[in-house]
Amino acid sequence: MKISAFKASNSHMRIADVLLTEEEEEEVEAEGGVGFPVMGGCSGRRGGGDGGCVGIVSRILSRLRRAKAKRVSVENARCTTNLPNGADLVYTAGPESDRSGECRREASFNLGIGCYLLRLIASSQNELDKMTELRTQMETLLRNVKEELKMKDTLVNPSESVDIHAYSTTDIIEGLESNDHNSLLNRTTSHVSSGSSTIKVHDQSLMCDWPKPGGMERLEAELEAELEHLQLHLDKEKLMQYTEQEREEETVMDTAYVSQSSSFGEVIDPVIDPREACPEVECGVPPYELERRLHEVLEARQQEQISELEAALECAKYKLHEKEKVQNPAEKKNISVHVKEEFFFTTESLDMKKAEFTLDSVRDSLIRQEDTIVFCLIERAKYPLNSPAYNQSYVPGFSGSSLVEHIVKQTETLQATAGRYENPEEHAFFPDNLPRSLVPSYNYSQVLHTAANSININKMIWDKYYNQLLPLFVAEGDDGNYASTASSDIDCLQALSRRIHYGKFVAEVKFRDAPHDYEPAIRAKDKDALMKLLTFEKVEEMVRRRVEKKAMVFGQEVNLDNDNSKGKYKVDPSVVSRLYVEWVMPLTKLVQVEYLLRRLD
Ligand SMILES: O=C(O)C(=O)C[C@]1(C(=O)O)C=C[C@@H](O)C=C1
Repeated sequence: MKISAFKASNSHMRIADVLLTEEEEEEVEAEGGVGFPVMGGCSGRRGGGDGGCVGIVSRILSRLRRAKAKRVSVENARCTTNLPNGADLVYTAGPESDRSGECRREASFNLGIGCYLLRLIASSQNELDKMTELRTQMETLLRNVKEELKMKDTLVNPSESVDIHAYSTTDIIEGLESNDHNSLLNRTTSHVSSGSSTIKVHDQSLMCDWPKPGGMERLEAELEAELEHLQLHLDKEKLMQYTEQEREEETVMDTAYVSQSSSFGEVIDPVIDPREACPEVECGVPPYELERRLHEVLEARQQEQISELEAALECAKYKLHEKEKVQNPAEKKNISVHVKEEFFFTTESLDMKKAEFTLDSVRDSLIRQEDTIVFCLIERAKYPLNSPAYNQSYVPGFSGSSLVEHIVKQTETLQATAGRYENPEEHAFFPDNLPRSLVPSYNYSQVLHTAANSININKMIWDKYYNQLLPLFVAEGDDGNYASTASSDIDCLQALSRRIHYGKFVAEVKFRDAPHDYEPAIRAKDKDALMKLLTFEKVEEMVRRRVEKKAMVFGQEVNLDNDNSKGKYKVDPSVVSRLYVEWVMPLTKLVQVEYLLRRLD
C-alpha cells in the first residue's frame, strides 16, 4: 500500500508541516510525501472543529513517535503492531537494514491510515458545516417570504389568505428554529385549506425520517418546490385581486352605461390605470392590455344586448300583429299590396319591396284588373236579365233574400272559411257574421293604415250594379238560368269591388309620395281638396279609352272570316267606358278620399 495514493492535487494541508520533526518529515518525504485534501473542515470557521481535528492528528502522530522509539530500542527484535482494524502485522527480525525498512514502512502505513481517517472526519465536519449554513440561508429566505406574504395577504384578503400563509410560513420557520425537522416537513406537506385558497405539496416523499442519505439535498429541493408553490399562490391571488378589481370597474362602467346611454351603439371609453387600481401589487398584465380587454368585454356585452332587443322587438311585432287579427276578425278584409299579381308584400320583405310600391306599380295592377272586369261583363252578358233571380219573394225559403242574395251570402260564407277575407284586397258584400278562416293564416303585409279596415262601400257598388249598370249591358228576358246568372253576377261584383277598393293602395302611395301636400287637407277634412289633389284627368281619359278598346278586342266575335265579326261585340264598349267613367273611377276616388281622411288617425 502506497501512501502516495492519498496525495491530493491541490489545496491540501500537509500534516508534516505542523507536527512532524525534521527527521520524521524526511522519512515521510522519502516515502513519497503524505497529504490529504482539505475540505474546509479542519480549517473551518467554527472553533470546535479545529480543536477536534488537531487532537486527532496529534494522537495519530504520537503513535508514530512511539513506533519510532520502539524501533530504536528493539531494532533487532521482532515487533508486533496492532493496526486500527485489529489485524496484527508480524515483522520477522532480520538484517538491520531490513528491519529499518520495515519500521519505516510501518510508520508510513500508520501515517496513511491516520490521514485517511482525518480526511473522513474533515469530510463529515464539512457536511455538517454545509447543513448549518444551508439552514441559516433557509431561515433567512423563509423569513423574507413570510414577511412578503404577510404584506400581500393583508392587501388581498385579510380574512382568509393571511391566515393560511401566516400559518404555513410560521410553521416552517418554527420548525427550522426548533430543529424539529420532521415536524417541519409534516407541516409543509399538509397546508391548511380554506375556500379556494388552498396550497398543497403533493410530494409525500417529504414524510421521511431526518436525516437520511442525501436528506439535505432533498430537503433543499422540496423547500424550493414549496417556495415555488407559495410564489404561484401569490401570483394567483394577485390575479384574483385583479379580476375582482376588473369586475368592480365593469360594474361601475355598467352603471354609467345604463344611466347615460340610451343608444346601444355607444361605447363608453373608460380611463383606467391598472397601477392606480392596485398600487400595492406589481401587475403582471400591462395597463393597455387590461384596457383593451375591458373594451372587448363591454363591446361583447353591448352586442348581446342589441341582439336580445332586436329579438324582443321582432317578438313584439309578431304579437301585435296577432292581436290585431283577433280584435278585427270580421274586418280582416283589407287590401294586400297586390301591386302586381306576381308578388305580395310580406311583413318580412316589406322594406325590401318598398321600392316596388309605387304609383306606377299600383296603376299596373289597376290595368290588369280591367281585363278581369271586362271578361266578367262579357260572361254576364251571355244571360238575359233574368229578373226572378233578383226578386226577394221568388224563393220563400230564402227568408226574404233574393236568389242572388242567397247565393252571394252562401258563397261568401264558404269562401270565408277558405280564408278569402283574410286578404286585405277582398271585401265581403255581407260581412256580418262571417265564419273565421279555417286555413292557416298567410302573413299579408300591413302597408295600409289600420283605418283602412273600416272602409267598405260594397253596398253602394251592389246598388249601382243591379240598378244602373246591369240594365245597360244585358238583354231583356228570362232564360231560367238564375243560378248561373247569380254566379256571373258574383264574379262581376267581386271584380268591381276589388278594383274600387284598390283605391286605398292608390291613396297610400300618393300620400307617401307627397305627405305635405295631403296633410293640410286631411287635417281640415276637406274632401273636395283631397279629391282635387288625387285626380288626374289625363289618366282617367286613358283609362276610359283603354277599357273601351279592351271591350272591343275581348268582346268581338272571332270568325275565320274576318268581315263577319266587324261591329259586333259581346259587351258594348261604350257601356264599359261609361261604367268606368260614371262609377268605377268615381267610386275608386271616393275610397281614396275616405282612406286619406283617416290616414292621420
Ligand atoms: O291612377 C290614379 O292616379 C288613380 O287615382 C286611379 C284613377 C282610376 O280610378 O283609374 C282614379 C283617379 C285618377 O284621376 C286617375 C285614375
